[in-house]
Amino acid sequence: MMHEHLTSIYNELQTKYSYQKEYLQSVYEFFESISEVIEEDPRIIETNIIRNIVEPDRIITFKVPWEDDKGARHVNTGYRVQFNQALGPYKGGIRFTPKVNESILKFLGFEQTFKNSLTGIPLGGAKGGADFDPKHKSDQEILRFCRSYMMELHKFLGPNMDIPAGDLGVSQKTVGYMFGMYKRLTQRHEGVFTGKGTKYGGSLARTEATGYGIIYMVLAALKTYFQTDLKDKIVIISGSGNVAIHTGYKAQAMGAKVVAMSSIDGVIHHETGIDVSYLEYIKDNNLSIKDYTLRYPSAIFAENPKRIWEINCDIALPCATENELDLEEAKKLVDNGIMLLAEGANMPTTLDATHYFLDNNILFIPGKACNAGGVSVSGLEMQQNALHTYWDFDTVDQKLQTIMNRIFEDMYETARSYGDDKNLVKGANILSFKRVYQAMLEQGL
Ligand SMILES: NC(=O)C1=CN([C@@H]2O[C@H](COP(=O)(O)OP(=O)(O)OC[C@H]3O[C@@H](n4cnc5c(N)ncnc54)[C@H](OP(=O)(O)O)[C@@H]3O)[C@@H](O)[C@H]2O)C=CC1
Ligand SMILES: O=C(O)CCC(=O)C(=O)O
Repeated sequence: MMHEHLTSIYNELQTKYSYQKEYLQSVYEFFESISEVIEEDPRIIETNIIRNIVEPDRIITFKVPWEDDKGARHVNTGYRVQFNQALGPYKGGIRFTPKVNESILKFLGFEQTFKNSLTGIPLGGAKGGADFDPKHKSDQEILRFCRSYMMELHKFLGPNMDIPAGDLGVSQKTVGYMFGMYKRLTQRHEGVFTGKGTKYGGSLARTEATGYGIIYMVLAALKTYFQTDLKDKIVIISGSGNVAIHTGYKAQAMGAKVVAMSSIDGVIHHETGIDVSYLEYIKDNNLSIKDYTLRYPSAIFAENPKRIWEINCDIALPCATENELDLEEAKKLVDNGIMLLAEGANMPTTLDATHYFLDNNILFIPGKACNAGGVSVSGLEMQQNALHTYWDFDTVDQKLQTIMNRIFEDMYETARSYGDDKNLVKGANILSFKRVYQAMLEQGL
């Protein structure tokens, strides 16, 4: 049962932001976990700190005019949601997709605040983006868009203020365009973006970090709960972007058989094992995932990406986008005997699907812990930039493994200490909530 203090705050948010579906969903999921903490500390109600925590510090909105290759003028909406600064400077990715709106960026900024606190690196939480679709745009169009976006956003960034990175639709190349414009506008080369190219300040292993981190955490969970590893496990991974591709590579390196991956265009089911490098080639060359079957005729293509959840597997890794896996699909996965689901994307599982997994005793690793490897290596990139140095790939990878194992241990111990050692959603939410609210109270925020 949700604590009445939380219910009352949630009702207020629901009235005020009734149209912000994703934001309300992320707050509700969080509130479901933290009722017990409220009874432990009278300051929580006295200071009304939770009402404070669910509201972003500020939302910056601006227009982004740009010109396409034919000279036609367009205007998109740009955003940066600076959510919470209690633990460090604002930190979080930038997303370019037509679906971007305030609700999506508020949910992502909220998640990011708690995710970043789990890393143990002093980072606040933020998220930004624009309702711009980089697909089928030329390089020059993307460059012009990034310049216009930065024209406004640069005023609000700084290595000790707000440090963006990439996210959906924003690759290392796009980060480079934004960072380049930041330098032209400010005359400063400083660690103000992460996920930069490695020739001009980017960290080795940042590209791989989110995917590798997911697998490090899955390995820690398999060891703790099932005394096993990934060898010969059947794995499905939704998406075929940055996160999915590197999750796929690492899963295979650890002995798993990845039998399906997807994109907006559909699903590839390849029973003998997906050729991840070929999928990466398809992505890099803007081809359709369907083309995979031209090289591998024994693979099956299905047009609806949701068909991936019908495929038999031991482990499911949703690594594409929010709410991509709903209750009906959760039922199929459970009926097919899944043992573990780990969220690679941010909130890929709907609330009722998450409940279904937990109620059916399926080990469920929440995204804010599982995909924290990306922002962790972003934190390591900031450290390298501040020291004006580079670390080699293995050094960064080793630090990433240490961070992911520590996040898992802390989350597991928290869940255990609250009497529910299999509920990692509760473990992650309680642990991260405590870190953020206590820091806010100590600073009088
Ligand atoms: N990049 C990072 O470091 C981090 C990313 N994340 C999260 O991980 C997720 C993926 O991000 P990232 O890999 O960087 O993004 P990318 O843009 O690199 O890739 C996204 C992939 O998801 C696919 N996709 C999008 N919507 C759907 C859908 N409805 N069904 C199936 N596939 C879909 C895209 O297909 P198509 O190619 O057809 O568009 C693409 O293959 C996001 O939720 C992001 O917020 C979380 C932590 C860090
Ligand atoms: O590396 C970062 O700053 C943020 C990565 C990100 O957007 C995320 O964790 O969802």
